Amino acid sequence: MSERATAQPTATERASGDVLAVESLSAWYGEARVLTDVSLAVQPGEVVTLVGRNGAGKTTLLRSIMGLHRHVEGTISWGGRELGKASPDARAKAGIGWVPDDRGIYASLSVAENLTLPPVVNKDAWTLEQVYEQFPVLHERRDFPGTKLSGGEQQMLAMARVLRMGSRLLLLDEPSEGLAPVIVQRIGEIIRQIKAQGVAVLLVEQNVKFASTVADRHYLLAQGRVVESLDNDAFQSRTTELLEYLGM
Ligand SMILES: Nc1ncnc2c1ncn2[C@@H]1O[C@H](COP(=O)(O)OP(=O)(O)OP(=O)(O)O)[C@@H](O)[C@H]1O
Repeated sequence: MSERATAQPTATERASGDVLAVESLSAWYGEARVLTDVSLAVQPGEVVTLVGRNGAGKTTLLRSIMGLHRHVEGTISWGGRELGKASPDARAKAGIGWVPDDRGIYASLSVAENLTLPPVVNKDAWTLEQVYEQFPVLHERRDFPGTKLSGGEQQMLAMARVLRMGSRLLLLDEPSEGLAPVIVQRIGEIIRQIKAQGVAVLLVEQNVKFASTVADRHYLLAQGRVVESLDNDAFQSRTTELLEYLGM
């Protein structure tokens, strides 16, 4: 898709919906294989988590979907198009939003600049007014530099930025990490709201209690492989057993 990555989707591609499909994905760092034959799908309006202990390959999987990790085999398609060698920028323009675990805020830019710098890629994108309405704290701090924000504010800014771009798939890497319970609760509300708007969310989360309050389905990852895929009800009824199995 590389040369068409920024073009508007065709009617056929629209009909296939904003579905993420990963098929038989393997990934390496040098000679070391860290993902093996991973297949998964995320539908529009679905929140799906990747659960696994440290080093299981969750971040590498998100980075591969975003095109940030290139040493891969297998296919990743989005909205009916295979992403192939499309650059991270082309993937962002195609509607994939990356919220890294370090939040990726431009420290020297203000909150407002962080929000408005990336291009709007979708006509359904949140307007700046909508962002400020949903995240009043970002409005209050709109002239503050990124460095002056708390962890929770940075997380909200990172999420708000991709919503303002109009991303239709959010790749969230540990959004609750290091945040106070009240902020985690707010992040959960935002995820549910995003879901209600038909956006797909692929969520890496160590906080499984939080994950099970927002997710529809889960993929369990161990040593780079999907070892089980289950819906949230099944996950909740077997959480202790599953976490023990994963060594978490
Ligand atoms: N830049 C790198 N170079 C070499 N190996 C790496 C690199 N980044 C990650 N790895 C290895 O790849 C494997 C998967 O790492 P990854 O970060 O994807 O796991 P994870 O499940 O996200 O864990 P964590 O929650 O600790 O980030 C681990 O064995 C890790 O040591």
